Amino acid sequence: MIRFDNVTKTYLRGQSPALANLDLEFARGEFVFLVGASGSGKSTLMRLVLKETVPTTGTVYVAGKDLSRIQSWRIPTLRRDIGMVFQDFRLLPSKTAYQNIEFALAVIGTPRRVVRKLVPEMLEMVGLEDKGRRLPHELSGGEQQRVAIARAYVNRPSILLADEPTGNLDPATAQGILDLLEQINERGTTVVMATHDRTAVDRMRKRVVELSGGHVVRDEQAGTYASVAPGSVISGNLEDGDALEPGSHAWEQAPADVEDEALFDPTEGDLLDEVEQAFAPDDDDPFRDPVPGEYLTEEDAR
Ligand SMILES: Nc1ncnc2c1ncn2[C@@H]1O[C@H](COP(=O)(O)OP(=O)(O)OP(=O)(O)O)[C@@H](O)[C@H]1O
Repeated sequence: MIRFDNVTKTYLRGQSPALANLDLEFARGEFVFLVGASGSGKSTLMRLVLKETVPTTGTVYVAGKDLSRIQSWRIPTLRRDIGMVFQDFRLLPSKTAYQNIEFALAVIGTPRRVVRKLVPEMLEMVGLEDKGRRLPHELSGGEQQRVAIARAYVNRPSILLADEPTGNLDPATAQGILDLLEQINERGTTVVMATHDRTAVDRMRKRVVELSGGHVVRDEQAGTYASVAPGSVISGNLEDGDALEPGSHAWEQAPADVEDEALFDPTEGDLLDEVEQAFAPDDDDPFRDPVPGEYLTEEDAR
């Protein structure tokens, strides 16, 4: 699903690499924790998957595609199949919970009838069916993260990248978020989560990949947070020089396949047909050309 083939990423000349000679593979359907001290390269790894930054040397493959061979105008199409969740939620502040989720569907021209069906289903999945009308500031941190997860998942991405999604939450709330990510993973989405949350990693017993200085120093199935050096937990932000473009995140670009079972009630055959039609033509190819008019403006989406 995701493969790094001898990948080195050096942001600035003379600086030591953020990732060095990385050989790593995440299989379809895996749940992987990325751990490691601040600055060890976790966010860089995720940004490479989204093609928000490019390797200095080496090759990144997503769904069998060499990302270096994808032309820039096709990148939004790549990102449609990758959901992204952040520590700071990144909801649209002037839109309600419902509208934040709706937006991810509307930007790819999903029919209104389908949107009206899917958004309430998503709100229900994340346990916020009665809070769809709330603005982000009227929700708790945990609730905002649930909306962000619903938005990242509503288009059924093959991959969900979560960068410290529980970093701003108390342990009980964090647990709820992890349960949700596990549920999404059980429905077939590959989940890669960068975290400093020792409790979560130790409890969930998933694959653990530990980075140190841009190298993989540990890769364990059913691993623990264990060997991360005490005192290394500092939440970091991206530095200048390679800033993210506004509108470059997967959820802003909007998503993906809906052909497999998961969230959809198998009895809802007509709805599934309609969803599939909405994403036609040739939706099998995640890097297909955008269809004219495929991307609606935010105004259209209302
Ligand atoms: N845009 C950038 N320009 C220059 N250097 C950068 C940039 N982004 C990251 N780095 C450097 O690359 C290294 C890896 O950073 P990265 O953000 O991937 O680490 P991280 O493991 O995600 O850290 P944290 O846990 O604090 O989020 C660090 O030394 C960092 O300073």
